Amino acid sequence: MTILEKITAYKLKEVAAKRETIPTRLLEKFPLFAKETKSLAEALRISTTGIIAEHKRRSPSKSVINDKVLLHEVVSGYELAGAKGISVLTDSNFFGGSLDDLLLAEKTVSIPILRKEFIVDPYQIYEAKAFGADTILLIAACLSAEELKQFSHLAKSLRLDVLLEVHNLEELQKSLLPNVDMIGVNNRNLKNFKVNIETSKKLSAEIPHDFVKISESGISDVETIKDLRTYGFEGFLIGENFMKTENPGETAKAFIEKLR
Ligand SMILES: O=P(O)(O)OC[C@@H](O)[C@@H](O)c1c[nH]c2ccccc12
Repeated sequence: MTILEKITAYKLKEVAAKRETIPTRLLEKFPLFAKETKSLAEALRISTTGIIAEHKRRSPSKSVINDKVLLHEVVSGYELAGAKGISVLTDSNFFGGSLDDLLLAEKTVSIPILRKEFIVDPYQIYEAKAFGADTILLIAACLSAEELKQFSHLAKSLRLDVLLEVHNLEELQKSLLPNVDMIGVNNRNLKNFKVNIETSKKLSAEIPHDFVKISESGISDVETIKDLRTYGFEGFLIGENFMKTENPGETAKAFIEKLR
């Protein structure tokens, strides 16, 4: 079983249990459900830097990245640094995150927030909205073409932006859907965790211009970003490179300054 299969199986069970505690119709009554969302895609289109900074305590590939810093300090630091969006891991079992992290991030910053989660059920899209997300992630490797279509449609009907993550051409081909705002190329292979920036470059030409192109994972220097821009990328998702330092906000600030 690959790690991705393990995570999806776990998620399906997790969702079934959660639905028992808080049914969807209750999620719809959460105050944040009525919040006006902010578009990450729009923010990236008009940005000259395009950094989406991620809060990530740990990961299956690297175990602990940073469990000492406080979420509100990290995300407010990111916002001050000039990030155009914040990504918050909400999975607890593999990444040490939670929906409380999402809530707290929503309270702390005013830039768009991405719920970083392995979405396998529409319930998690309602949950994202109820806990303050502006954007959701859909991972092509976890979902069928039909699910991608249904889930992206649901997200848009809730006024959430959709970032669809792909890792190869086959996944990309099933992802070019009308309700998708952004296509993210994950440079990390979720099956073996190997990172290769060439993945973004190779797939870039196959992504139509109406999608905002985002390069995800393994980005640790500004030169890489300058290079990726020539391939049409407008968004860059960075986690570990910031989170592994003592002060992720300060690290992001120095990084973004070099991009201006
Ligand atoms: O920490 P990195 O290498 O900068 O990567 C960030 C982000 O791209 C990565 O966390 C990620 C990309 N896709 C995901 C899907 C689920 C969980 C995590 C991810």
